[in-house]
Amino acid sequence: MNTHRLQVRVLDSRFGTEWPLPAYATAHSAGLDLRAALTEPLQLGPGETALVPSGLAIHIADPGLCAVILPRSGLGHRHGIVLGNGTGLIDADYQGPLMISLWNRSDSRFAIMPGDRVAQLVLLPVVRAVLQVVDTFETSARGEGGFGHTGVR
Ligand SMILES: O=c1ccn([C@H]2C[C@H](O)[C@@H](COP(=O)(O)OP(=O)(O)OP(=O)(O)O)O2)c(=O)[nH]1
Repeated sequence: MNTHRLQVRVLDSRFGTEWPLPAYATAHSAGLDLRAALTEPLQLGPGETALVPSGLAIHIADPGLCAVILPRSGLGHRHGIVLGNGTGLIDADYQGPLMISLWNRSDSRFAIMPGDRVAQLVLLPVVRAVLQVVDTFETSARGEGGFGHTGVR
């Protein structure tokens, strides 16, 4: 199996002491759990967003890779805590702290405690588009249908 490995710098000394290091939860988990490296609880009111440090810094460097920050399913589905930017995209040339934008899309207040696992980081391969200006574009048999073109059922 060809598994890429990427060094992630751990900036916050509470990792490895107060909190476990961010980890892959199961043998085949694609996402590394990200913790809220807060110094005090964060009360996130309905509709509020906050930029939360992960306590990690990243420099992917390899242009063939990027990373995305995704919500945790349970937190998003049960408590409405998702990402303020939908998905966080980490470019290979970014070098700095990994920040997590948290959004409370629910109608109740939610407390994020220091060290809570609030999101996950997934590394992905990058394929870049090459643009070509053309006069015509032949559509396939499927045609240009999209956005619900084939119906619901
Ligand atoms: O959830 C996120 C999203 C991005 N970043 C970092 C890494 C990324 O490479 C950089 C810039 O992100 P992006 O390009 O999405 O930001 P932008 O607002 O589109 O542009 P700018 O580069 O001007 O900040 O910020 C994070 O730490 N967390």
